[in-house]
Amino acid sequence: MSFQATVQNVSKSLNKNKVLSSVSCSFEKDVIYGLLGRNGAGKTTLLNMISGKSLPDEGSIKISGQNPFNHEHSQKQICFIRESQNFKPTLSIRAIIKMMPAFYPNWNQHKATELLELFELPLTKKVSQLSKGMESALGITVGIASRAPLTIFDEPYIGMDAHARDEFYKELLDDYTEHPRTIILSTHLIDEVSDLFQEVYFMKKGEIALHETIDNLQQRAFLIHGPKDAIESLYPKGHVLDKSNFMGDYSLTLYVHEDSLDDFSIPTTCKKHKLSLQQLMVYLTNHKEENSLWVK
Ligand SMILES: Nc1ncnc2c1ncn2[C@@H]1O[C@H](COP(=O)(O)OP(=O)(O)OP(=O)(O)O)[C@@H](O)[C@H]1O
Repeated sequence: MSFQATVQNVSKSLNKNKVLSSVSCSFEKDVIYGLLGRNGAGKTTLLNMISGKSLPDEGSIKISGQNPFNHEHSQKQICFIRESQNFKPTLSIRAIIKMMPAFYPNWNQHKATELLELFELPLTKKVSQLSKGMESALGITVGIASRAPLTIFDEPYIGMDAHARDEFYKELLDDYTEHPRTIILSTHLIDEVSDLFQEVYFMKKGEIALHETIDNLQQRAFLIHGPKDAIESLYPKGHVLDKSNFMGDYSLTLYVHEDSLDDFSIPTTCKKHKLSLQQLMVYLTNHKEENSLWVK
Protein backbone atom coordinates (compact mmCIF):
# COMPACT_ATOMS: atom_id res chain seq x y z
CA MET A 1 0.00 0.00 0.00
CA SER A 2 1.32 3.43 -0.93
CA PHE A 3 2.19 5.72 1.99
CA GLN A 4 -0.25 8.44 3.04
CA ALA A 5 -0.95 10.25 6.32
CA THR A 6 -4.46 11.66 6.67
CA VAL A 7 -6.01 13.84 9.31
CA GLN A 8 -9.78 14.14 9.19
CA ASN A 9 -11.83 16.64 11.19
CA VAL A 10 -9.52 16.42 14.17
CA SER A 11 -10.28 18.45 17.28
CA LYS A 12 -8.30 18.49 20.50
CA SER A 13 -8.52 20.23 23.85
CA LEU A 14 -5.70 20.41 26.38
CA ASN A 15 -6.62 21.31 29.96
CA LYS A 16 -10.05 22.44 28.73
CA ASN A 17 -8.54 24.78 26.10
CA LYS A 18 -9.59 24.00 22.55
CA VAL A 19 -6.26 23.75 20.74
CA LEU A 20 -7.32 22.23 17.40
CA SER A 21 -10.71 22.70 15.71
CA SER A 22 -11.78 20.35 12.96
CA VAL A 23 -8.38 20.10 11.28
CA SER A 24 -8.18 18.15 8.02
CA CYS A 25 -5.02 17.70 5.99
CA SER A 26 -3.10 14.98 4.23
CA PHE A 27 0.54 14.21 3.60
CA GLU A 28 1.34 12.27 0.46
CA LYS A 29 4.18 9.89 -0.32
CA ASP A 30 7.60 11.47 -0.95
CA VAL A 31 6.52 15.10 -0.62
CA ILE A 32 8.31 17.65 1.61
CA TYR A 33 5.82 19.78 3.56
CA GLY A 34 6.26 22.94 5.56
CA LEU A 35 3.94 23.24 8.56
CA LEU A 36 3.91 26.92 9.42
CA GLY A 37 2.14 29.17 11.88
CA ARG A 38 2.67 31.55 14.77
CA ASN A 39 3.49 30.45 18.30
CA GLY A 40 0.63 28.51 19.82
CA ALA A 41 -1.11 27.86 16.47
CA GLY A 42 -1.31 24.13 17.25
CA LYS A 43 1.50 22.69 15.11
CA THR A 44 3.14 20.55 17.80
CA THR A 45 -0.23 19.31 19.05
CA LEU A 46 -1.10 18.18 15.52
CA LEU A 47 2.31 16.55 14.96
CA ASN A 48 2.03 14.68 18.28
CA MET A 49 -1.19 13.10 17.06
CA ILE A 50 0.11 12.31 13.56
CA SER A 51 3.05 10.51 15.16
CA GLY A 52 0.72 8.50 17.40
CA LYS A 53 1.88 10.11 20.66
CA SER A 54 -1.61 11.32 21.57
CA LEU A 55 -5.19 10.79 20.49
CA PRO A 56 -7.63 13.29 19.01
CA ASP A 57 -10.82 14.06 20.96
CA GLU A 58 -12.75 13.98 17.69
CA GLY A 59 -11.90 12.95 14.14
CA SER A 60 -9.36 10.47 12.89
CA ILE A 61 -5.67 10.14 12.05
CA LYS A 62 -4.56 7.43 9.67
CA ILE A 63 -1.07 6.38 8.60
CA SER A 64 -1.50 4.28 5.47
CA GLY A 65 -4.97 3.38 6.68
CA GLN A 66 -4.05 2.59 10.33
CA ASN A 67 -4.57 4.59 13.51
CA PRO A 68 -0.93 5.20 14.61
CA PHE A 69 -1.71 5.36 18.35
CA ASN A 70 -0.12 2.32 20.05
CA HIS A 71 0.22 0.66 16.65
CA GLU A 72 3.71 -0.82 16.34
CA HIS A 73 3.84 -1.09 12.56
CA SER A 74 2.76 2.55 12.08
CA GLN A 75 5.19 3.74 14.76
CA LYS A 76 8.05 2.14 12.84
CA GLN A 77 7.13 4.16 9.78
CA ILE A 78 7.41 7.46 11.65
CA CYS A 79 10.43 9.29 13.00
CA PHE A 80 9.43 12.37 15.02
CA ILE A 81 12.27 14.72 16.00
CA ARG A 82 11.12 17.40 18.41
CA GLU A 83 12.68 20.66 19.53
CA SER A 84 14.22 18.93 22.59
CA GLN A 85 14.03 15.89 24.88
CA ASN A 86 14.31 13.40 22.05
CA PHE A 87 16.72 11.20 23.99
CA LYS A 88 17.30 10.02 27.56
CA PRO A 89 19.94 12.33 29.11
CA THR A 90 21.84 9.43 30.71
CA LEU A 91 22.48 7.62 27.39
CA SER A 92 25.67 8.05 25.36
CA ILE A 93 25.50 8.90 21.67
CA ARG A 94 26.98 5.44 20.94
CA ALA A 95 24.16 3.74 22.90
CA ILE A 96 21.49 5.81 21.14
CA ILE A 97 22.84 5.08 17.68
CA LYS A 98 23.11 1.38 18.53
CA MET A 99 19.44 1.09 19.48
CA MET A 100 18.01 2.97 16.47
CA PRO A 101 17.77 0.02 14.01
CA ALA A 102 15.25 -1.55 16.43
CA PHE A 103 12.97 1.49 16.01
CA TYR A 104 13.49 2.23 12.33
CA PRO A 105 13.64 -0.64 9.81
CA ASN A 106 15.15 1.64 7.13
CA TRP A 107 17.91 2.89 9.46
CA ASN A 108 21.17 3.57 7.61
CA GLN A 109 24.25 3.21 9.79
CA HIS A 110 26.60 4.59 7.15
CA LYS A 111 24.60 7.81 6.89
CA ALA A 112 24.44 8.09 10.70
CA THR A 113 28.24 7.77 10.98
CA GLU A 114 28.74 10.34 8.22
CA LEU A 115 26.45 12.86 9.96
CA LEU A 116 27.97 12.27 13.41
CA GLU A 117 31.36 13.13 11.87
CA LEU A 118 29.98 16.14 10.02
CA PHE A 119 28.43 17.57 13.19
CA GLU A 120 31.49 16.54 15.27
CA LEU A 121 29.44 14.53 17.76
CA PRO A 122 31.64 12.36 20.00
CA LEU A 123 30.22 8.85 20.49
CA THR A 124 31.31 8.64 24.11
CA LYS A 125 29.46 11.75 25.33
CA LYS A 126 26.15 11.43 27.14
CA VAL A 127 23.15 13.48 26.03
CA SER A 128 23.30 15.40 29.33
CA GLN A 129 26.85 16.52 28.40
CA LEU A 130 25.90 17.95 25.01
CA SER A 131 25.40 21.61 24.22
CA LYS A 132 21.92 22.61 22.94
CA GLY A 133 23.20 22.76 19.36
CA MET A 134 24.91 19.36 19.65
CA GLU A 135 21.73 17.79 21.03
CA SER A 136 19.80 19.23 18.08
CA ALA A 137 22.45 17.91 15.66
CA LEU A 138 22.00 14.45 17.21
CA GLY A 139 18.24 14.69 16.60
CA ILE A 140 18.84 15.70 13.01
CA THR A 141 21.30 12.83 12.54
CA VAL A 142 18.70 10.36 13.79
CA GLY A 143 15.94 11.95 11.72
CA ILE A 144 17.88 11.76 8.47
CA ALA A 145 19.50 8.34 9.08
CA SER A 146 16.12 6.81 10.08
CA ARG A 147 14.96 7.11 6.47
CA ALA A 148 11.49 6.63 7.94
CA PRO A 149 8.67 6.83 5.36
CA LEU A 150 7.29 9.74 7.42
CA THR A 151 9.98 11.91 8.99
CA ILE A 152 8.80 14.85 11.09
CA PHE A 153 11.03 17.68 12.30
CA ASP A 154 9.41 20.08 14.77
CA GLU A 155 11.75 23.09 15.18
CA PRO A 156 14.67 20.66 15.24
CA TYR A 157 17.60 23.08 15.31
CA ILE A 158 17.38 24.98 18.59
CA GLY A 159 20.88 26.21 19.40
CA MET A 160 22.39 25.27 16.05
CA ASP A 161 24.37 28.04 14.39
CA ALA A 162 23.70 29.23 10.83
CA HIS A 163 26.49 27.07 9.42
CA ALA A 164 25.18 23.90 11.07
CA ARG A 165 21.63 24.70 9.93
CA ASP A 166 22.87 25.07 6.36
CA GLU A 167 24.52 21.65 6.65
CA PHE A 168 21.21 20.23 7.86
CA TYR A 169 19.22 21.62 4.90
CA LYS A 170 21.83 20.36 2.45
CA GLU A 171 22.08 16.88 4.00
CA LEU A 172 18.31 16.55 4.23
CA LEU A 173 17.82 17.48 0.60
CA ASP A 174 20.67 15.26 -0.64
CA ASP A 175 19.41 12.25 1.31
CA TYR A 176 15.80 12.90 0.27
CA THR A 177 16.87 13.09 -3.38
CA GLU A 178 18.45 9.64 -3.16
CA HIS A 179 15.84 8.17 -0.83
CA PRO A 180 12.57 10.06 -1.20
CA ARG A 181 10.14 9.92 1.72
CA THR A 182 7.44 12.13 3.22
CA ILE A 183 8.91 14.91 5.34
CA ILE A 184 7.08 17.45 7.50
CA LEU A 185 9.18 20.34 8.73
CA SER A 186 7.72 22.80 11.20
CA THR A 187 9.79 25.93 11.61
CA HIS A 188 9.81 29.65 12.25
CA LEU A 189 12.94 30.18 10.11
CA ILE A 190 10.78 30.13 7.02
CA ASP A 191 12.89 31.86 4.40
CA GLU A 192 15.91 29.73 5.29
CA VAL A 193 14.09 26.53 4.39
CA SER A 194 11.47 27.62 1.91
CA ASP A 195 13.47 26.18 -1.01
CA LEU A 196 13.06 22.72 0.51
CA PHE A 197 9.28 22.79 0.65
CA GLN A 198 7.07 21.41 -2.09
CA GLU A 199 3.82 22.15 -0.26
CA VAL A 200 2.91 24.17 2.80
CA TYR A 201 0.17 24.16 5.40
CA PHE A 202 -0.35 27.38 7.30
CA MET A 203 -2.03 27.02 10.69
CA LYS A 204 -3.78 29.77 12.55
CA LYS A 205 -5.45 29.50 15.94
CA GLY A 206 -5.91 25.73 15.77
CA GLU A 207 -7.16 25.61 12.19
CA ILE A 208 -5.63 25.09 8.76
CA ALA A 209 -5.67 28.55 7.20
CA LEU A 210 -4.23 27.59 3.82
CA HIS A 211 -2.74 24.65 1.96
CA GLU A 212 -0.86 25.32 -1.25
CA THR A 213 1.94 23.99 -3.38
CA ILE A 214 4.99 26.25 -3.45
CA ASP A 215 4.63 26.57 -7.24
CA ASN A 216 1.11 27.88 -6.81
CA LEU A 217 2.08 30.30 -4.07
CA GLN A 218 4.82 31.73 -6.25
CA GLN A 219 2.35 32.29 -9.04
CA ARG A 220 -0.23 33.91 -6.76
CA ALA A 221 1.53 36.17 -4.24
CA PHE A 222 3.02 39.48 -5.43
CA LEU A 223 4.09 42.91 -4.31
CA ILE A 224 3.27 45.35 -7.14
CA HIS A 225 4.33 48.99 -7.51
CA GLY A 226 2.91 51.53 -9.95
CA PRO A 227 0.67 54.53 -10.55
CA LYS A 228 -2.66 54.79 -8.71
CA ASP A 229 -5.02 53.91 -11.58
CA ALA A 230 -2.98 50.92 -12.71
CA ILE A 231 -2.71 49.59 -9.17
CA GLU A 232 -6.44 50.02 -8.53
CA SER A 233 -7.28 48.14 -11.71
CA LEU A 234 -5.70 45.06 -10.12
CA TYR A 235 -7.87 45.01 -6.97
CA PRO A 236 -10.54 42.69 -8.43
CA LYS A 237 -7.91 40.17 -9.54
CA GLY A 238 -7.13 38.90 -6.08
CA HIS A 239 -7.26 39.20 -2.34
CA VAL A 240 -5.71 42.53 -1.34
CA LEU A 241 -3.33 41.76 1.51
CA ASP A 242 -1.93 45.24 1.82
CA LYS A 243 -1.83 48.57 -0.01
CA SER A 244 0.08 51.77 0.57
CA ASN A 245 0.99 55.07 -1.00
CA PHE A 246 4.38 56.59 -0.36
CA MET A 247 4.83 59.99 -2.04
CA GLY A 248 2.80 58.98 -5.09
CA ASP A 249 4.31 55.49 -5.41
CA TYR A 250 1.39 53.13 -4.94
CA SER A 251 1.98 49.57 -3.88
CA LEU A 252 -0.23 46.58 -3.56
CA THR A 253 0.30 43.16 -2.02
CA LEU A 254 -1.98 40.80 -3.86
CA TYR A 255 -2.88 37.12 -3.61
CA VAL A 256 -4.29 36.41 -7.05
CA HIS A 257 -7.63 34.58 -7.21
CA GLU A 258 -7.33 31.05 -8.59
CA ASP A 259 -9.75 31.83 -11.43
CA SER A 260 -7.78 34.99 -12.40
CA LEU A 261 -4.47 33.13 -12.70
CA ASP A 262 -4.69 32.16 -16.36
CA ASP A 263 -4.99 35.70 -17.66
CA PHE A 264 -3.21 37.55 -14.83
CA SER A 265 -0.87 40.22 -16.09
CA ILE A 266 0.06 43.64 -14.79
CA PRO A 267 -0.11 46.97 -16.64
CA THR A 268 3.19 47.92 -18.31
CA THR A 269 3.46 50.91 -15.96
CA CYS A 270 3.71 48.56 -12.94
CA LYS A 271 6.52 46.42 -11.55
CA LYS A 272 5.92 43.18 -9.69
CA HIS A 273 8.04 41.26 -7.21
CA LYS A 274 7.47 37.82 -5.77
CA LEU A 275 6.43 37.66 -2.14
CA SER A 276 8.60 35.47 0.07
CA LEU A 277 6.99 32.69 2.09
CA GLN A 278 7.90 34.57 5.27
CA GLN A 279 6.15 37.72 4.06
CA LEU A 280 3.10 35.74 3.01
CA MET A 281 2.97 34.05 6.38
CA VAL A 282 2.95 37.44 8.12
CA TYR A 283 -0.11 38.49 6.11
CA LEU A 284 -1.75 35.14 6.42
CA THR A 285 -1.53 34.95 10.15
CA ASN A 286 -2.13 38.63 10.73
CA HIS A 287 -4.41 39.20 13.70
CA LYS A 288 -6.22 41.96 11.76
CA GLU A 289 -8.81 39.73 10.17
CA GLU A 290 -9.84 42.25 7.51
CA ASN A 291 -6.39 41.99 5.88
CA SER A 292 -5.66 38.42 6.73
CA LEU A 293 -5.69 35.91 3.95
CA TRP A 294 -7.57 33.33 5.92
CA VAL A 295 -9.34 31.37 3.29
CA LYS A 296 -12.09 29.57 5.18
N1 LIG B 1 -0.25 20.67 28.16
C1 LIG B 1 -0.96 21.70 27.76
N2 LIG B 1 -2.00 22.16 28.48
C2 LIG B 1 -2.75 23.20 28.08
N3 LIG B 1 -2.55 23.87 26.94
C3 LIG B 1 -1.53 23.48 26.17
C4 LIG B 1 -0.68 22.38 26.53
N4 LIG B 1 0.23 22.22 25.54
C5 LIG B 1 -0.01 23.18 24.63
N5 LIG B 1 -1.07 23.94 25.00
C6 LIG B 1 -1.66 25.06 24.26
O1 LIG B 1 -2.02 24.60 23.00
C7 LIG B 1 -1.84 25.62 22.03
C8 LIG B 1 -1.06 25.06 20.85
O2 LIG B 1 0.23 24.69 21.31
P1 LIG B 1 1.28 24.04 20.32
O3 LIG B 1 2.50 23.73 21.13
O4 LIG B 1 0.63 22.95 19.59
O5 LIG B 1 1.56 25.26 19.32
P2 LIG B 1 2.71 25.46 18.23
O6 LIG B 1 2.04 25.95 17.01
O7 LIG B 1 3.53 24.22 18.14
O8 LIG B 1 3.55 26.63 18.88
P3 LIG B 1 5.12 27.02 18.80
O9 LIG B 1 5.36 27.52 17.41
O10 LIG B 1 5.27 28.08 19.81
O11 LIG B 1 5.91 25.77 19.13
C9 LIG B 1 -1.18 26.79 22.74
O12 LIG B 1 -2.17 27.75 23.03
C10 LIG B 1 -0.67 26.18 24.02
O13 LIG B 1 -0.70 27.10 25.07
